[in-house]
Amino acid sequence: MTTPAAVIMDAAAYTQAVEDALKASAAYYAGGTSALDDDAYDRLVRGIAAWEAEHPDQVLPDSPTGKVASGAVEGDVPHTVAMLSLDNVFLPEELTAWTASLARRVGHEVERFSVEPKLDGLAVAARYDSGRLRQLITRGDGTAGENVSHAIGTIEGLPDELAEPVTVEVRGEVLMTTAQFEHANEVRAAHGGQPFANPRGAAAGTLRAKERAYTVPMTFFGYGLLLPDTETALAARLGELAHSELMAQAAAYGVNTTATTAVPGITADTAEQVLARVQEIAALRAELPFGIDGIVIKADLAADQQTAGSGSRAPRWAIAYKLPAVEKTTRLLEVEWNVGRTGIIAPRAVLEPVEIDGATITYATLHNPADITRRDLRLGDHVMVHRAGDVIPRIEAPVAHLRTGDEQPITFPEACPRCGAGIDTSEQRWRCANGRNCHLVAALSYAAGRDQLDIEGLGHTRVVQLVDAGLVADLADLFTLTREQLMSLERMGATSTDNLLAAIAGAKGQPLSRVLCALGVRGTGRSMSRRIARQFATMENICAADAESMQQVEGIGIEKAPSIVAELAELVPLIDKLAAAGVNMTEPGATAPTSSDGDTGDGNTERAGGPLAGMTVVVTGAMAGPLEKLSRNQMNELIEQAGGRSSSSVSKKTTLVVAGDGAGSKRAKAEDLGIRLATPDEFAALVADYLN
Ligand SMILES: NC(=O)c1ccc[n+]([C@@H]2O[C@H](COP(=O)([O-])OP(=O)(O)OC[C@H]3O[C@@H](n4cnc5c(N)ncnc54)[C@H](O)[C@@H]3O)[C@@H](O)[C@H]2O)c1
Ligand SMILES: [Zn+2]
Repeated sequence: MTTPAAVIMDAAAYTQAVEDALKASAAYYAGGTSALDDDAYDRLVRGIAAWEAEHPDQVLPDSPTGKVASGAVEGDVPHTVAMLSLDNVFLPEELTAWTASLARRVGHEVERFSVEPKLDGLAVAARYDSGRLRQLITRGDGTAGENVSHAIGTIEGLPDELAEPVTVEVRGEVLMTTAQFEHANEVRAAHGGQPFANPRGAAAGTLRAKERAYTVPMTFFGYGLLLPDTETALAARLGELAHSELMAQAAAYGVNTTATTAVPGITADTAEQVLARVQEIAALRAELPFGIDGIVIKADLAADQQTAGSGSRAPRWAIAYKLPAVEKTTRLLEVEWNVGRTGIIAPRAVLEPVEIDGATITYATLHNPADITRRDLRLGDHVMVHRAGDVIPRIEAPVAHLRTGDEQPITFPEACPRCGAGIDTSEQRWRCANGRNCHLVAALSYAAGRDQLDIEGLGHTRVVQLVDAGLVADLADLFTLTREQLMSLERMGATSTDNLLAAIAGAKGQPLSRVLCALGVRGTGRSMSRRIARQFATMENICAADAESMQQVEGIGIEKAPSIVAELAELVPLIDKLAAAGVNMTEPGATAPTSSDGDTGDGNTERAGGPLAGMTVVVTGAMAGPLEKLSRNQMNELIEQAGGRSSSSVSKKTTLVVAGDGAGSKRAKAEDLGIRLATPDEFAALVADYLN
């Protein structure tokens, strides 16, 4: 996939784009603190190139196009041979076009290519003198680089001494592996520094930093070997060697190369073989312990390289096959805390949606609270998000240099977000004190709640006691609890035991809508449970309903219906157990759909009749008289049992508003619209048959 270009409309926009690119590039090469991610930068440069192609006479001298590394710090150590960049291709066709043009250039088909991963770090030249590492130089602008010899000794894979006392220059990439990057940010945070946004920036910043109070390791991979002094016999011999042979020689000297990785450099004889290897490396990318941003294809033989030659920016005998960006900058909006099966409480980042390699990313893993602290993440932070292959996206680090000061600390939960119990924070991964029972405790507490089975005396603490004692393993077990069992619990006297038993026995008579609600099926809250119960009248009918008949219920669409049906199917054993324990499974006042011939009808509610048939009723203000003790939920149940529809807002569709003391705007609106009003007492009289 080719990165689309930024669109530049006029000369002023062009000048601005060049300025922006240079600024980003300078920050990028200096210490990995660019305001743009690579994808955004590449888009900008492509836009600049497109505009320049249309206006060749107006190209600015400091334009980043055609240069090795515009904006990079100019060093003062000249390179023996220029350290160039690489040209890019993005598609298989572009690669075959390149091999064809290379064949024209060298006068015959190239018969041997080397294919290597394109390591995502920064290029350095390491000069060895009689086998000892003397000098380390950055790429700089390609002709001269910076002396970064202070970093000698901190780079794994770049030995202080070679296996042979040769005088050579090894070229390659310095990078941080994922583990080194995480370690570096930890050390940095411990020293009060801001985290690096990604491994590449961390390597760039670390390599150039001179007097740091701490050192953090990096890794080197060699991909070039040359001789500063071309007069020696060694020079003559190395000069004849193919790239692949030079790499074997570098490894023999003791330098780290890609040969030690899961994606070693190989040679290929044809463009097809090259492409096959490109696919292989791309497929392995997500699992590599270091970042790659493409695959480098080189003419392997020295003679072919010499004939092809080099341009001022890149060699003509090599090309980079770029892979899609796996990193983008976005914002951290929120952190959610989810409780897993075993009670592990895991944070998850909610992101401003960002597209990475064709997928829209809205969540990323955060592992554990210590991980958040260690990375110094804050709400509102710009964050570097990484996503490769099917691996769950992760936040690499905050982009600390983009902070505005408005970022907020991330608050950690003080109680289990699912069941409300305490949290065991003794390990890195936090865990609900109820552990594996968390879901059961949460499910039972919910089922016993006021709007479900309304079992008084069965609060959270008691539920935990019952679960811990192993007396209940599911909802149905509540209904077979014995007096002895309850008495055996701590702080359970005779009175509270009897009260609880009575409350449980009373709950058996709750209407179907509440029993259904107590099951906690996703998408079936209080009012939806009532609608389902009225539609089907019995639990048997509900469980027999397929997705299509489930959709007859108002508010259940094609998406929700199948998941409700599937969840209910899983609950059948529990439902049977509840029924066997004597729990009511019918909805008072509702009649089942007539037959099973497919005609589910639409008038179920009307058929049920009742004084409120066909009416939409809104309740507002304080209830009084016989209705005084009823919660809003109970009022709504009453309305529906009496054949009406309950609603919470007044509109033209409303037929009756029950307005008690303190009724405000809803009453006023009803009066405006000329809707019939009733006092709580008048309404109680209307539905007297349904009050118990
Ligand atoms: N975010 C920003 O603000 C910003 C600014 C400037 C540049 N950039 C990024 O930098 C890249 C362009 O920079 P570039 O010219 O430094 O280099 P490049 O990454 O496109 O290609 C050349 C480099 O590849 C490296 N390389 C890795 N493996 C290699 C191998 N096996 N053989 C040979 N070389 C290998 C070498 O360091 C070489 O210098 C773009 O991807 C761009 O997005 C980003
Ligand atoms: Zn819990």
